[in-house]
Parts: sequence; C-alpha cells; structure tokens
Amino acid sequence: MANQLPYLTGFGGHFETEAVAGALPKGRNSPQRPAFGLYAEQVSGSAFTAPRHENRRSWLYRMRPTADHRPFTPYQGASLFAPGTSDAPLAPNRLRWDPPASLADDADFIDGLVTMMANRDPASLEGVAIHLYRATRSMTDRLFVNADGELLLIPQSGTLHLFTEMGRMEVAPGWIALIPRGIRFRVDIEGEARGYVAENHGAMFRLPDLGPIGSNGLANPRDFQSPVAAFENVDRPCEVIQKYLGSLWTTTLDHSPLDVVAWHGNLAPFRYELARFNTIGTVSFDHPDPSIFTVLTSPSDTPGRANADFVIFPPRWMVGEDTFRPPWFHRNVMSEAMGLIHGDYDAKAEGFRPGGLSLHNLMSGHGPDVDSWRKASEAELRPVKIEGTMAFMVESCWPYRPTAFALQHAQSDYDLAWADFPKAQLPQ
Ligand SMILES: O=C(O)Cc1cc(O)ccc1O
Ligand SMILES: [Fe+2]
Repeated sequence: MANQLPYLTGFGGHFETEAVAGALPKGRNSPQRPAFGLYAEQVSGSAFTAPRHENRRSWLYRMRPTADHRPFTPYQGASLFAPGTSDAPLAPNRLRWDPPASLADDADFIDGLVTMMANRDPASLEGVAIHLYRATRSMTDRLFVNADGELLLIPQSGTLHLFTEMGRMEVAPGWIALIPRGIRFRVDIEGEARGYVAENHGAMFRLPDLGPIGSNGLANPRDFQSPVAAFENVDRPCEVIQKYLGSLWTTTLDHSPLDVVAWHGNLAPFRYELARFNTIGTVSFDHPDPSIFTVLTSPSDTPGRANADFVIFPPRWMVGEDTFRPPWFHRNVMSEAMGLIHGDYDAKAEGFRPGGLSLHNLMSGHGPDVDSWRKASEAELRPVKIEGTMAFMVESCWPYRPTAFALQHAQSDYDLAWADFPKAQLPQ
C-alpha cells in the first residue's frame, strides 16, 4: 500500500490541486460564490506581511468553514502528552532513555503520545518539544490539530497513513513528514506504530542555505512531496482534539473537517525520504561539524543560531586520514536531543537503542563512549562505510527541560558510558 498515493513535488512549491473537477476557482482566491457552494478559507503560516520569500499560506475550498464548531473543553485523555515540563531545578546531567516499555497497549496516535522534553512556552512562538508515540489503533472519527506549531513526524516502526485536510500521505520508517501548524489530520495505522515527533513552535522548518556547497546537495527540494487534494464527505460526529497554548482541548463536530475538496498555495504538509539525503563529508581529514547533515532548519531571531535543526546521521563513507572519525568529545552551547531510527550510532557502542532518546543539554560534556573511542583510536584508517543506520538530532539553541515522566524513566547509569577513560601519559 505504501508509496501508491500521488504527490506534488518540490519544497515550498506553489501548488494547486482539486479532487473534484471545477472546485478550484480560476484566477482569483475568493469568488463571490465558489463552485458547488464550497467555502473559501485562507490558512496563514506566516504573517500577512512576511517578506515574499518567507510568506506561506494556502487557500482551502471546503464543504463547511472551520469556524463552524462549538466551544472546546479540556481534553481528559493523553495524560502523558503536553503535561508541562518538570519545575524542579535541572541537574547538568546527560540523559538517555530506552524505548519506553510502559506505554498503553490500546491507544491511537494522540493518546499514545508522550512528551519527553520541551523548551520555551509555545505562546512565545519559539522552541521545540520532543515527543514519542506508540499507537496500536487508528484514529476513528477523531482528528488532531496543533495550534502550537508544526509537527515533524519521524516514524521508527510502523507506517503512518495520514489523512490531512490537504490530502493523504504515507510515511514509513525512513521517511519524515511535516504537518503545518493548524492543519487537521488523522493517523491510521496497521498493527503497532512507534516513533518520534518534533513539535516546532518557532519559525517554520526550511531547507538550510548551502553556502559554498553550491546549488545542489543535502536535502534537494525536488524530493519533498506534498499531497494532492482528497476529502471525506462524512456527516457523523467527529472529535477534534487541539493542542493550544500548551494544553489539550476537544470539541465534537457533526461532520468530518477533512472536507477540503481543492486547495492551492505554498503552505502544505510534506513527506521526505531520508535515503534521498545527499550526505556530504570530509574527503581529507577531521570530522566536520554535524551541521553538514542538516535536513531542515528553523532559524531563531539570531542569525546562525537555530531555534531547531533537524539533522540526520545516515549511511556514509568515512575516509578521513589521520582522523578520529566518530563524533569528537565536545561541549555545545546548543542543546542536542537525539533519536535512533535503526542500526547503531557511531558514537555509542551500546545503550542507545532504536526508539530510544538522549539529551546532551547546554554545555554538557559528551562524545564517544569508551568502547567507541577505543575502537576508533585503534582502527586501521581504510575507507569504511557506516551502513544500516539512521540516527537523528533535534538541536536547539534553547536548553531542553525533560518532563516528569522522562526524568522518572531515564537510564540510571548513562554516566558510565564515559567512565574509565585511560589518563593521558605525559613525557617524563
Ligand atoms: O553528540 C552527538 O553525538 C551529535 C554530534 C555528532 C557529530 O558528528 C558531531 C557533533 C555532535 O554533537
Ligand atoms: Fe553532540
């Protein structure tokens, strides 16, 4: 079933698509009477007056306006999703988690979300939160919408079948998907699905500038795929759960709001296959900064200091001469949350498992564990291909704060990854 749906290609393209011929107005956005009695509705991802190259909005032609809903009330489910982070002073410890074992057996994507860490208040329009999910059922007559930011979905196992207001997308492990702020969607699954969600409250993710790399490379715009218009014509109760200013809310409509028959514009969900990433690295010596692996970036107001960078560590050749090839020891003013989709990560010989998570926050010393360090220090430096792996990092300029759940479930012995390094021996 995966990969059978049609898609529109190109990052941030100006798309137009209609599921019923004649639904899309020609030559104007808001005709006096849209075709078939549809309602024209604009959804803005940027301020009206954002510079043209940053301006993102789409026009949706739908069977009922989004405004047609009764009041939202607090949502009582999903107790581990968006509970707020722990208020206790945060120790400057490195943290790591196994894939959570204790998540509910009977949850859909929304109730199966567990927030692990976050920074900033979503209302400040800055920061990022990292959630995990484990879902064992499809969302039936339920949708989710996030007013607090865009959602980057990173499946680790199980394909997500997304039905968004703007159409359908399939997202298997090895792919990512982005749902823009405010776009309603449903997640259907077969069996069990696990993965990660990076919730970006700040500036929308975009492709990084390439500087001296030139006009091609890293994630290429043509490999991003957005859905074609698709809708459901359903008149039965449909619950809409909304995350709004850090809390969850619910209302029930008498119809499905996935009733967008046509749309046009440059604000749209997309998916991207991480295997398409054109990985660039050293062909001489030294280990470059991991910014070379940036797939998407959300800038902050300070040039070069990302609100969030989504970075991957894909299969790649290591050829550096006289070089310690894995990530070096370091302390970083940026804060690093990492996940693993499959395989092993080259800086951690063990303990960092697919579906697990780690946090190396502001200025915490980290790098290769003892075993990885020893192996890399002693290795014969022929060309070696790192294969069968996909790790990722969500690097943010704002230190993360774990949730109470995360603090309770962290590995107790992570510090031992860096215990027992032999002392350097100076000349006598
Ligand atoms: O800490 C990590 O494992 C992530 C990382 C990888 C790398 O290649 C260089 C720096 C860095 O922070
Ligand atoms: Fe790091």
